Amino acid sequence: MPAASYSFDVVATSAALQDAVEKIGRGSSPPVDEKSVLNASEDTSGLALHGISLSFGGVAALVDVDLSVKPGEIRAIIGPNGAGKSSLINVISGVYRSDRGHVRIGSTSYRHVPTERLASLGVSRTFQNLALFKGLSVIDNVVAGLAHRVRSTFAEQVLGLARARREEADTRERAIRILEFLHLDHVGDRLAGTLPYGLQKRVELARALVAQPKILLLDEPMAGMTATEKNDMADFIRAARDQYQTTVILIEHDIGVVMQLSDRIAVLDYGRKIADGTPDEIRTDQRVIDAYLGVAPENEDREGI
Ligand SMILES: Nc1ncnc2c1ncn2[C@@H]1O[C@H](COP(=O)(O)OP(=O)(O)OP(=O)(O)O)[C@@H](O)[C@H]1O
Repeated sequence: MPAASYSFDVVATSAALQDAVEKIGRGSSPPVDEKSVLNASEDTSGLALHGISLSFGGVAALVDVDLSVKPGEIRAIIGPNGAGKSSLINVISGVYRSDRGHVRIGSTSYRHVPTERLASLGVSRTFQNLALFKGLSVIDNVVAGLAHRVRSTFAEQVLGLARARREEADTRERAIRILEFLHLDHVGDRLAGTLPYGLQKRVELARALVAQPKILLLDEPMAGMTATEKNDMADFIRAARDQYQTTVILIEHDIGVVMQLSDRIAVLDYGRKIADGTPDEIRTDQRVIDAYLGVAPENEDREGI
């Protein structure tokens, strides 16, 4: 198991990986807009959303959503298609700028979370559709998850100078340990794009986890998986939380898995949070049952989950 005291540095080892590093970005701390320090009385751990609203033209994707996430908690966000789940993750990760409200990460509150600084804020994420570099090896994909830690210059890397060599060795070792942790070590040298889908999803988890984030955002980590793969993934997510004390926020459509995996569940419907509680509370909540059964207002048809 990886030790908890890594320092994270990376050196690009191939032209393709260099390209990957450029795509992911190096977090050079651009200007942060509307950053504010919280009142001393406010909780400064975990993550919280306050009054988040977001619309696209006339479509209200999120309406006045509050959410608190405790450190080390596995927090699921569920709801029917179009309920606003991905929008919420995208607001937390700075992909979308909310119209109103703010996001608190640790002790700092943002009107718009600075995407470029996500890694340094200790936030990693995976995407609904696989976002791997399919032409890179599995291990290079995982190494790319540490791109923001690069210290050596490109010249140092090309010339193979001592600092660059140390960084490369250090980074590879961390990636190998994460691969072992997620039982992916046997495919480390394979091209990511050649792996079965379920394993590719796990590689994405490895890339997000290698930086040992404080907050891990998982957008449908089990989509398209078989029942066995889902159970495996649930076990790995739980193990990652236990091993690294990571706070996990996930969107998942498989309610059975969500009920078993989550500490608390928030339910969205038409952009509004309609319920929030433990799996047992959510299971018996009439508004949730109605939303899942497709009891839509104004005779609107909608696909259930
Ligand atoms: N970039 C966008 N441009 C326009 N409308 C958008 C955009 N992103 C989301 N929406 C709209 O916002 C609403 C919420 O979408 P969102 O993808 O957040 O829901 P979801 O709960 O994640 O759905 P699903 O389970 O189908 O992925 C939908 O009506 C959707 O069409």
